[in-house]
Amino acid sequence: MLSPSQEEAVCHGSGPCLTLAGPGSGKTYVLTRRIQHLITKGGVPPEQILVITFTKAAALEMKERFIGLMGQEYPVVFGTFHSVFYGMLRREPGFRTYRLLDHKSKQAILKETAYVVKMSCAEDDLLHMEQEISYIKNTMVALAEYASPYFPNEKIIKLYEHYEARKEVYHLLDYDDLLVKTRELLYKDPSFLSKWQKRFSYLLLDEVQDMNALQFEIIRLLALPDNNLFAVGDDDQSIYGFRGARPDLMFSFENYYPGVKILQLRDNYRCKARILQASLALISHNEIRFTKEILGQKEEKGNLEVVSLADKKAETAYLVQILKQQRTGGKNWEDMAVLYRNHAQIGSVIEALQDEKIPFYVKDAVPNPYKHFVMLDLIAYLRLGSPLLHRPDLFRIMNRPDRFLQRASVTREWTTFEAWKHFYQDQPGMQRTIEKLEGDINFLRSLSGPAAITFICKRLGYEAFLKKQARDDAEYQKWQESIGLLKETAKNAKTTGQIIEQWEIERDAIDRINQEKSLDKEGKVGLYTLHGAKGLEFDTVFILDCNETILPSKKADSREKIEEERRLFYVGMTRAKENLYLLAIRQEQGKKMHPSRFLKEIEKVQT
Ligand SMILES: Nc1ncnc2c1ncn2[C@@H]1O[C@H](COP(=O)(O)OP(=O)(O)OP(=O)(O)O)[C@@H](O)[C@H]1O
Repeated sequence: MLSPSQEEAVCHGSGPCLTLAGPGSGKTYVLTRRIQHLITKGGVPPEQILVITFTKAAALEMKERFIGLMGQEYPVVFGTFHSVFYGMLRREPGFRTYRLLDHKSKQAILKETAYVVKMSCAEDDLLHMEQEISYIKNTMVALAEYASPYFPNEKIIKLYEHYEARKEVYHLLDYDDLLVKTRELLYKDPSFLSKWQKRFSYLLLDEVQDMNALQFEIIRLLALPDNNLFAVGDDDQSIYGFRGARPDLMFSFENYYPGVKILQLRDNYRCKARILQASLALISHNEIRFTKEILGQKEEKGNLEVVSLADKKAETAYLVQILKQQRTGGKNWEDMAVLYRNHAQIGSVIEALQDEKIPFYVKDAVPNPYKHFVMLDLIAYLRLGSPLLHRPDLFRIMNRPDRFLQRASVTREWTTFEAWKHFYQDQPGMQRTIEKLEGDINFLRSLSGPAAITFICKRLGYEAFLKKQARDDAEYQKWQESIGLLKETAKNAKTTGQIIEQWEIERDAIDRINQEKSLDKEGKVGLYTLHGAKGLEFDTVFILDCNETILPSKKADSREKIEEERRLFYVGMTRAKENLYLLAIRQEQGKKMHPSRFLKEIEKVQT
């Protein structure tokens, strides 16, 4: 049954309304019932109702809950900003010839552009370029005022301009362009504006705390002239600051809409008492927030455990033990979830779950560490042990470290050292370079396991090459982890061929997990990043590695960023209904690990 404040939100008439509410207070619940109310009591034609969520999964979930409530489908539009605006643009003749870039093609264009403006295209650089271009678009910051955290400003601006021009030539749009172009068109074309204003007479917006400036501007235009805008959000759950989310926009609603109705939902229906108290104790340490009263509706205490474990191995063993205990105690696998800060943390968990035959579901694709460029370079060296040399392997390693060899010198797909030397018949210096490599590769062939990898790194100068390429020590250390992982994988290999076999097994295992990721999550333990767990709830939740440098992340180097990390932790904690396990480790790869400051902040509630 709706609480009185939920009832007020659901039955709000026309005009703008902002509902502020804590976790588990029924925001999603209210949204679906408001749609029902608009159709059945307000007489609003369903096709005129637009519901915007932040992820495809949330849109689907909301639609399913709504159909469940109504017992049949209605033509209400549920979608993300991107999908809704893409639908609007596609109907415009000027945009029919444009194609939407998928991630791979976008990276290819970025690489081409980076080459033109003479910027490095290492994997991490490309990632930062993508993030920065997206940030510029979504925040609408003027290029001249943009300060890049990773690149010289003039470089990133040049890259941005070339990238945009190149896309225009090929008639391509990236995801952010869907918003940029929609905004442009709404301003430029009055008939486009009025067509969509009439089409969507009621706008409902979920998770408004994660909206950025560009999204808000488009929504304000679309909502005119009646401003039937109903938004729900929680500033404490704002976790997309790095993408330009502006939780403060929620609180400027009154400036844009004087007299807007502002409602609060105070009751938490999800978490048992100790879990809720600890979550509230945690979030009270944030200074940039609106204080709000949150009242638990569940009287049972629930179970909150903070567990310190020796290392990752002990953490994984503990996790498996509790999962099994809970299952024996009557929980279904899908009632439990394992949350983590980043994918690198779950390799050992995945292995253990596979070994123990515990079914699991991974929401996001796991980056495959066995396809990291360092790993691929090392494997390419190892493959040269065969009599015939394969061109892609040679291309990978010929100038890592720099040997001043030209790509054109490898004239065939499969070649030999002899044929390669022949290309340089008039250049004895280059012939000697190839001879030296040949000698080294022959010696490499006689080595086994980790020794072969050490040989490539030390004797062939690959490590020195990495050191020169790395932007800083942290990046070099990260690349070193890849070398460490391959050595670990190779530890029982007797020949270079066996190292390659072992590497293929590990690489394919992660690829398989990624292929399965879209499958049904019924009957499976959920593995989610903390970002990916937003909006979900489970009986039992584990948060892995509650340690300094992970949670909060080592990248959080300002008070604002620490506050965002704390909000992320808060989102994670408040996913739990009955049992919450916060696991911390004491050491990793011989390095001492300190418990997260967030654990200290909830200490009083635990005891
Ligand atoms: N009035 C109510 N009475 C009983 N249960 C309720 C009520 N309102 C919501 N709930 C239940 O509380 C839980 C949380 O609701 P919901 O998922 O809608 O919260 P939310 O505010 O969207 O949460 P979050 O922001 O943390 O994702 C759900 O299981 C929902 O069914």
